[in-house]
Amino acid sequence: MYIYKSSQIKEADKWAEEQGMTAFTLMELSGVGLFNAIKQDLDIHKHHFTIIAGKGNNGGDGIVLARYLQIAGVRCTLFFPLGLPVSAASKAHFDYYSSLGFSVSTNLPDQSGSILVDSLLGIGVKLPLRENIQHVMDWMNRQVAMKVAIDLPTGAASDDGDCDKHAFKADRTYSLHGYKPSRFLFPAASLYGETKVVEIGLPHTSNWKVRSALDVAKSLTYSGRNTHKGTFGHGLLIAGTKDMPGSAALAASGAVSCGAGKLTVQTEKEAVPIIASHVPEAMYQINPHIELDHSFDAIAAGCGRPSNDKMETLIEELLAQSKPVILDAGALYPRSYAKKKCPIIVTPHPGEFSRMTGKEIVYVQRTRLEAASAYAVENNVTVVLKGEYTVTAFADGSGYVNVTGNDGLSKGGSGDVLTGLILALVLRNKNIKEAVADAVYLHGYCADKWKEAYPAQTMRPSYISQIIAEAANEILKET
Ligand SMILES: NC(=O)C1=CN([C@@H]2O[C@H](COP(=O)(O)OP(=O)(O)OC[C@H]3O[C@@H](n4cnc5c(N)ncnc54)[C@H](O)[C@@H]3O)[C@@H](O)[C@H]2O)[C@H](O)CC1
Ligand SMILES: [K+]
Repeated sequence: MYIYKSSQIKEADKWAEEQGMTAFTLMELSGVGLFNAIKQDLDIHKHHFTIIAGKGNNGGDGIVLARYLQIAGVRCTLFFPLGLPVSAASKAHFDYYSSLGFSVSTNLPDQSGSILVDSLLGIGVKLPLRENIQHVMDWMNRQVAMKVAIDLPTGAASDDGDCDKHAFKADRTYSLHGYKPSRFLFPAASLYGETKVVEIGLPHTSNWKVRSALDVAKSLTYSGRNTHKGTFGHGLLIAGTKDMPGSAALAASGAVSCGAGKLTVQTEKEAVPIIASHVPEAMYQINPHIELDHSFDAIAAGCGRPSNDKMETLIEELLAQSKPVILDAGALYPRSYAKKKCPIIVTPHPGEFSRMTGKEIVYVQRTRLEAASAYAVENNVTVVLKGEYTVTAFADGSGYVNVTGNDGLSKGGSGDVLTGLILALVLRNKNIKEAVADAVYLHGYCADKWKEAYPAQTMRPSYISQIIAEAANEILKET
């Protein structure tokens, strides 16, 4: 499923219009798409729909939906509390609706029918909401009804996580043509409820997508014949100290459980027996340097490591060699990647990303897609910005939003395991973009498997590696 900013939707509409697909027709397709999606999800004849429409095109979608409901014999009333439509396409649909003898009102009813549809504002919203809309939203939020938003909940921004405090709190949202970025950005994301995308017949042009099980299955099925441990790559993990051996153990377990052919852990001497007791598959290296002619196929660095001069020296050596490098935790610091010779993947949480970019955490969180993408393009790296709806942004401007995972992952050590998973999949898959996005998906999916059976807070990062096998099976079954 694709993700579109408001400017991209406007461009798509403009392009369609130039090809002869009028705004009136697109509105018709939106309305009929909404009707079919709602009919599939709900027993519409058991309900009474109250549709609250605005003066723009989002309101127009509500008018078309109302017409299809009326024609199907479903109880439906249409209200324009802000006044009658002003946009040309909406006006034309309003006239057609009225010509069929269906009535409308400009006053709000005493109470809503069992389904309340928010068709007030869509991607044309400018925050904050005007006072007259705030009153309407307060009335809508007070109603006892199933609350359905068209395109996006009124009062949520489209492209960032901003929202008005009177915004509509939807139980479900039907987004047209694609998700809007705010679906994945807080606080706006919490207004959407369950969200479905309604296709309206426009071709897809966005290079931002939600990663799906279908995409990930490809990575999981690759095996081959006549293979040996070298086939699936030799990874180097630079992680852990004598005080923090656990991070290295978690990352190393993640890597070997996810298919790394061979793994060497570069760590402090005292940490070796502790890590080895958890990961007997790994080999160890104490010398804290990387030779230019090393034999590793990919390198991950930083888990359980402080960011200090020793780390910076190592990173300089890493940037001079040519194999893919994954930088996490102690390896994440503001630096230029301009002179690098290798593919780089950085995996910051919002605090680390704020440290790397000098941007406030609040800003980073509200603009995660944009902020990660800008950094990825500027520095020619892949960014995995962790958190709910992890964002993976690539140097070519494309990216993925991840929808697996839950609060069970909000624990020290989860990120270390993710680094191990990314290392393993980068070793196995020549396509680094796929490898990184799949590791993020799988990591979250394991947590979701745990939460299906047990309370999320009982999840431990170390369990992820144990769940991978079952999670991989489930993903393959889903596709
Ligand atoms: N390709 C598609 O996905 C299509 C989607 N459609 C729908 O069209 C809307 C966008 O329509 P637009 O007319 O551009 O904007 P809105 O309906 O969101 O509203 C604009 C309207 O609202 C006023 N306004 C904005 N902010 C505020 C505010 N804070 N307070 C008060 N009033 C405000 C603004 O001045 C305008 O008058 C999209 O979301 C879909 O639902 C098309 O139907 C088909 C193609
Ligand atoms: K809306």
